Amino acid sequence: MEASSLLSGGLNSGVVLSLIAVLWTVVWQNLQHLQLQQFFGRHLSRHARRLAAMVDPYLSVTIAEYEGGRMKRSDAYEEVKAYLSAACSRGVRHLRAEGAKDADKLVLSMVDGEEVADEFEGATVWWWAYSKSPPRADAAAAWWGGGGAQEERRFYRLFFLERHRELVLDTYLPRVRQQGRAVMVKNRQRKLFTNISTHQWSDGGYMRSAWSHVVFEHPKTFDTLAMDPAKKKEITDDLDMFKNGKDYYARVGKAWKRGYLLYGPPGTGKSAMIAAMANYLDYDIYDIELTSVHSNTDLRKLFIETTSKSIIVIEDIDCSLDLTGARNKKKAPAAEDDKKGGAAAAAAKAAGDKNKDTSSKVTLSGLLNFIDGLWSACGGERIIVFTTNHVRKLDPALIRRGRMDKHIEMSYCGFEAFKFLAKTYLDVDAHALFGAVGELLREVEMTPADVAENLTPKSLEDNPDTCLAALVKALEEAKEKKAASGGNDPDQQEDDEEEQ
Ligand SMILES: Nc1ncnc2c1ncn2[C@@H]1O[C@H](COP(=O)(O)OP(=O)(O)OP(=O)(O)O)[C@@H](O)[C@H]1O
Ligand SMILES: [Mg+2]
Repeated sequence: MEASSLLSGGLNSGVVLSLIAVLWTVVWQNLQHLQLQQFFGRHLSRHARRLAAMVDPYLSVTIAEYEGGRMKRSDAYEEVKAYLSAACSRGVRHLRAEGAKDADKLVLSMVDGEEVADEFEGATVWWWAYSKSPPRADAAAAWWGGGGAQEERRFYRLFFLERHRELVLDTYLPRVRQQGRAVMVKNRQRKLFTNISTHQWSDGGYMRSAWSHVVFEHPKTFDTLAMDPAKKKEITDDLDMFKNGKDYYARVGKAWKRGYLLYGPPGTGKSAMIAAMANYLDYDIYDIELTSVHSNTDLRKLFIETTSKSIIVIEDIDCSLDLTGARNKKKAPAAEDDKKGGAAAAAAKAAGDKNKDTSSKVTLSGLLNFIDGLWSACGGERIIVFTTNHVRKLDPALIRRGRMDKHIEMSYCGFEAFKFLAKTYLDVDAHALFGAVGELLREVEMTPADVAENLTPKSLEDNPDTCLAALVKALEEAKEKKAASGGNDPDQQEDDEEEQ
């Protein structure tokens, strides 16, 4: 009697709910243990979690792929994605796979709608991946504007019980980020990025990323780059100082970035040097094609989307930008362009107005701002490299120290560089023809690219003797050509005239 009255009246609703909670925890843990939750599928588990929330409310934290008005991809999102890659392979049914550093492996992540549980110091938390489509108006605009498919916005949402609030927010989440970063370093494939034409970005808050990329696999290293050993050492020392200079830059109050200007005739190894730098530092490369950047604002967006530990490259800067005009003179049309936005650009493109498309976009002042304005400090640990064949054409403002801190001249092949190439291409340290080559290299200018080409065996019968003989022949021909043109290098003469 007493017992029944206890049951009927004494048990209040709180106790009943607690009992349900305990029962639920036992059932859930067993389901997990038996991996049956996979069988029941994600819907059941989500409903079950909602049921549990009635007795012990759960909280959630959402981590979006893009933060800051979609200007920059969120580091936290990438770190969570990397952290979850290990958990995914255990408990998730539908996975997305990407290539990893190790050619045989894959980096896994959940497809949208999947959920995975994680344990931390006795607490269970759940990660849910989901995405949202861009609003219909934007999608339609992109469709009519020919902008192609819009990217969805992706999110991870973490659910946890209220009683684990402190544990999750103060300890678990920082741990997730830390471990995620470690996984990212392990799986990291270096990438070569190129900017997507600004015509393909859409307006509004749902833009595509401004960059597309491929895996960077250039074999050039400083070990295979022919140049004066002292000069090479100077450059590698400079790069070392930069890479390890975080404290130094903070102490002197400078943004952690360094500008290099590589100049010299075509074929002297400027692009090869950039590849060697990236391989030496283990950095990504962002190769900016300035002619497809519509305005200074777009240039800034591109810059903000670059990640730390990267080399930002603008090749042939003198061809990409009209640097001969005064800074202010160029400012007005660009500002106008900014206002007109994508529609004007699309119209210009449709009209096939090539001049407009290539010259009147980014201004020198925009570029200077990009290199050392306030925005240049975001992200840190970046190297900016400009290359040019005509250093004298560049505006001094662009290449002053602080913007382009180190100027490196890539010159014609000297005897030291030749010996290096002979060793690399033919595996010879000394040869009877070395003397003749040395003499000729003093008289005629030949780029390392041409020397390397002559030293490359062209058939199975070719050997060091034939390759060196071919080089001597090519050098003699160049010497005769030079003599015929009155001692002047015809190409150089053309350049000088053009510059004048
Ligand atoms: N110093 C060098 N050592 C080894 N190889 C070189 C060197 N310079 C050039 N080469 C080789 O010559 C070819 C052309 O070089 P690269 O593309 O780097 O020249 P560049 O200076 O960038 O020319 P451009 O001004 O036309 O862009 C590459 O295959 C490169 O490997
Ligand atoms: Mg080049």
